[in-house]
Amino acid sequence: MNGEVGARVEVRSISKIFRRSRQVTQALASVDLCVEPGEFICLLGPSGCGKSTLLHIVAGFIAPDAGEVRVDGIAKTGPGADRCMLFQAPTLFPWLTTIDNVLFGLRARGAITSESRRQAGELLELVGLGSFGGHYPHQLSGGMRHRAALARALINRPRVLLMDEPFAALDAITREAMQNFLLGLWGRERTTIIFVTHDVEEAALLSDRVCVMSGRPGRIIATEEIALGRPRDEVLRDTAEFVSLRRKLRERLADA
Ligand SMILES: Nc1ncnc2c1ncn2[C@@H]1O[C@H](COP(=O)(O)OP(=O)(O)OP(=O)(O)O)[C@@H](O)[C@H]1O
Repeated sequence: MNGEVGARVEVRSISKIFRRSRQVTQALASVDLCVEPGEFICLLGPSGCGKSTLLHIVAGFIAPDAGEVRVDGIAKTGPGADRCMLFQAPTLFPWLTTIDNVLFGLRARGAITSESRRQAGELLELVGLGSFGGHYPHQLSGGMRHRAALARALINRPRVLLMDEPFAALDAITREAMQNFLLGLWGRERTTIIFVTHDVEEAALLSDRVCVMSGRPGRIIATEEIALGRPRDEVLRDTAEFVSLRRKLRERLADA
């Protein structure tokens, strides 16, 4: 779709402290991370270790207290269409049809062209919702809503996708279908993906590299290259290699 591979993302010495009245929470302490163009990495860590905070900082939604984020070498201090974030709950506007949800960002930025509707239709085809453009979100299943949210993100032609436990609320079958769908899409587009998950198996199944974060304040304490071939299907999950990798990641997480 966009002809470009994903961007390089560098996180340099990022620290973040939240202050609410007298309560001070150090969420992140000097986090360093470099994600190569087109790489798929997972951030794995205990609850509350700052994974979402880190993703929000990369997205430019919140500012760090120290450190910086660079995308293709350019320092970023706010949100931009080069980075797109997807959340656990797909945030579609209930009063807009699926295609108008997809077009929302372009419309809001005044970037609609005569081509936009066709482009949105193509994206809906890509995510398997070609005949659902006129449906409203409540007329879609959970997985379909996720795919619609993905199409809405992709219309901005992001070079980096930031995914915050996007499939955690889905049932096992829909979740697996969405994981396969995402891998297929990533295989074609080679967008850089930073994916937050609690789930060791999901991390091993999806990513090129898993970065394990410590408990709060979060920092990256281990990096595991996932040297498994692709596609990673049902058969792979039962191999000794996969089982041992899963065990290793569990141990790393337990140490966190
Ligand atoms: N806006 C905020 N104001 C105050 N504290 C915050 C804010 N956002 C996050 N925190 C705190 O920062 C810490 C890290 O939160 P964060 O949501 O990044 O963790 P997480 O690893 O994504 O957690 P989980 O896996 O449970 O979703 C937590 O202690 C949280 O309470």
